[in-house]
Amino acid sequence: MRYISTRGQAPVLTFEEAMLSGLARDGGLYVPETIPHMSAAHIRALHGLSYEDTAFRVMRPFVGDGFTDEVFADLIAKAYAGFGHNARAPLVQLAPGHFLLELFHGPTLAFKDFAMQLIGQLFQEALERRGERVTIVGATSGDTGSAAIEAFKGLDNVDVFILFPHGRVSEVQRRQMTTPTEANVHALALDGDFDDCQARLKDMFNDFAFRDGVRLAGVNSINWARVLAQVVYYFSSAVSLGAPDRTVSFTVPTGNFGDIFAGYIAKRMGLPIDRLVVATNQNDILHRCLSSGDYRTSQVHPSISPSMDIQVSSNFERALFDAYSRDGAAVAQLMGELKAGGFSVSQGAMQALREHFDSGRVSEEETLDTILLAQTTMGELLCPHSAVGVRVAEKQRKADTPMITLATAHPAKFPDAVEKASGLRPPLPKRMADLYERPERVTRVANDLAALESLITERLPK
Ligand SMILES: Cc1ncc(COP(=O)(O)O)c(C=O)c1O
Ligand SMILES: N[C@@H](CCOP(=O)(O)O)C(=O)O
Repeated sequence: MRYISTRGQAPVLTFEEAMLSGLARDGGLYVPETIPHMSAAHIRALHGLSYEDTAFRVMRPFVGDGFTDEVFADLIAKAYAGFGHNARAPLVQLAPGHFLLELFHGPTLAFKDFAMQLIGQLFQEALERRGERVTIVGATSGDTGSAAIEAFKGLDNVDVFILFPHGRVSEVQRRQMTTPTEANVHALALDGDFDDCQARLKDMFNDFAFRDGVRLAGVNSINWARVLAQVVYYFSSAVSLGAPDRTVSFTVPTGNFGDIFAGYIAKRMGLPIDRLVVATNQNDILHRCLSSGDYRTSQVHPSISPSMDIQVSSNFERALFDAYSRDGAAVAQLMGELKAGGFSVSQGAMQALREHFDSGRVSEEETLDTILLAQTTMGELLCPHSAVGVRVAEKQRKADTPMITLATAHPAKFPDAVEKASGLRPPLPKRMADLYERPERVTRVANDLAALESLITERLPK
């Protein structure tokens, strides 16, 4: 399996090379050259398998020879051993025809653990075999950072620097990033929003002297391995509702478009998915684009679902690449226009996107109402991001197709918003009960590329 860049000008890589590289050297994102197909019989054969066995079968064709079957299966087993639910991604019924896929039973209580725990294992194995060391820099609106720190803390061959927007993550999210004591972990609070954090990260990848000097690696959904690991739960949940003999739809609380893009890959592989519904908060660039064809950035407005406070949605580039018939030059031109504020998607490309994606936007008030309603009438305490998903799903689902909404984080990560909505303050799990007492270690940083690069270089072991 070979990986190509969405901008068409970067070297073609293997899975392992693409995983260790992060952003392609032409500024694009790596995608598989072809999408492996799973026949109906193969999908049917997933019935009754463990999450780990399903993960192996779904991901194996993408991974190539870098990892043997035995090693890959062992790394998957290690990745999910620490999850707090035997099913890993349990499905609960909210209402007739509406199901919630709980993706928050991993160590940091958000869906990011599904991919991050696995790529922590894959990085470790690949780096030890190669005798290499990397510097991971991540940008986070709250959940990717804590998941990355949890997966990479204390490893000998990795240093982890996480950029998060100062004052714009929940207290639990911040403490998850600032309280680990391992020397290879560096939490950096940037004066700006998540888009600034992600832009500086991409700038670092595009500064080849810095990139090669520190051996930069990325674990945001820039990294194809992140997207791949998230494809698995689309299969496990759809199969448990009867796929391939029953078609399902998904609603996905969306910010950087990584999670829903994983659903699109599952569909391209042959999973019978009818609609993939993008659910956004008031930072609604994706909903505006899917409604009007105009992808135009605007100011980020802080919300009670802060992990989705994003206006430059990185993985949308991967969807555009397919919508523009894999024309890298066309995508490079659109991304150039984005630097100047935005672009219009062509009619043909809009038609291609609308074949798969619908969208909806949820206000702050509607998010709070939905948390209360789901708690009182459905018996489920939702985090604000999951509430955005449930609200959109309730509006858009059809009677004849089951809808699965992704519950992307545990309500205890956002206790203030959940309490405001429902009067209930969800407690943290016992293993995290002393989170508020642990000392914090964080460096405040300016939104300045040169200063960030110097800080990272100075902090690396000599
Ligand atoms: C809790 C939560 N929900 C939803 C999202 C949006 O996911 P994506 O960025 O993959 O669209 C994020 C951030 O990624 C998140 O942390
Ligand atoms: N919501 C994310 C933003 C980064 O997304 P990623 O999937 O590209 O890592 C977060 O919680 O950090």
